[in-house]
Amino acid sequence: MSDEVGYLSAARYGKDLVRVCRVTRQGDTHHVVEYTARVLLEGDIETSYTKADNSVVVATDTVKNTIYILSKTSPHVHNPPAFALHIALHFTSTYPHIKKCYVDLQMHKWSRIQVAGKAHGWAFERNGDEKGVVEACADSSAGQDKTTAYVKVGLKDLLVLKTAGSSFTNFHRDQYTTLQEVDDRLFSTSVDLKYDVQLPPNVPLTIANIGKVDKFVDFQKTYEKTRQATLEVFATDESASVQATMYKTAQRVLKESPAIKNVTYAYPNKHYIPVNLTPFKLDNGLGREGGAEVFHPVADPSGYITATITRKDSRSSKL
Ligand SMILES: O=c1[nH]c(=O)c2[nH]c(=O)[nH]c2[nH]1
Repeated sequence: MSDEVGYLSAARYGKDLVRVCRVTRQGDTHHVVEYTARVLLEGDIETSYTKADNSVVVATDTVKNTIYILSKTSPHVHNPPAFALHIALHFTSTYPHIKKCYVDLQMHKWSRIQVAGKAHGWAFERNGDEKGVVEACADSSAGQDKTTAYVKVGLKDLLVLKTAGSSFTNFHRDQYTTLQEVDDRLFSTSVDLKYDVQLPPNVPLTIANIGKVDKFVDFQKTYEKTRQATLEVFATDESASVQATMYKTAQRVLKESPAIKNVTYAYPNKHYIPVNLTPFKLDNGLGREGGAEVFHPVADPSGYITATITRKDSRSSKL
């Protein structure tokens, strides 16, 4: 009789924080992409936990090597969602007992340095903390030929600030409320967004078909349009609240990109508090049209506003 009192109800393993930078050279024009990757595997791996049976373990070191190898050999390495899908499908198609592969990529931005107004061919700068993010999963549990997948794409740590066009009034008031209404405030957040991509329904999910998947979705264009729409609505909306601006942003994103099924935003409300300068006989414009000029940026606490906005009817899209 076993004296075990617990059973293995979930198990997933792999390599995290694999950093890789890939350079592609076309004459004097070089392309660079830098990833931090996490790749986790699921499947018939139970005995590695319960019976110390390592024969079912694709070593995490092998997982790491594979990320380097695919960074060299994959035609999709410069297209993060397609590359993530390639990694995921590699593991589910190479190892019959590996049924699911979860890939998380963070992309660190390298932009070309402008020299005398011209983009340099092989010199780059890191501009800001912004990172692209991709989450992909391939699932061959129902059989290799019935492999399914999902791909989520987004960005995080994109800091934005506007100095007009933001108010916050008419909120609920009770005995716990001290916040004053403001019809003019600073609005700053760190954009965190992720959207679920609609993959083509009739294309079998194989490594050979990743090009077709990309043609259907257009990962790069969808990403650029979503990033631009997010920035434009942030800049131009007469914001009644973070919530209302977020919702408007998502409506535009879903309108512009039929391949997006839903989009999730998380906006920390990075508060900027006007400083009271009246003790120093200085007018900080408190309550005046046009607003204050000196603020105290508050690191914490911050508001934290999230929402997922889902397409009502996928039939209304091109899909
Ligand atoms: O846009 C905002 N939404 C809130 O929910 C909130 N709460 C708060 O104190 N300030 C703000 N601002």
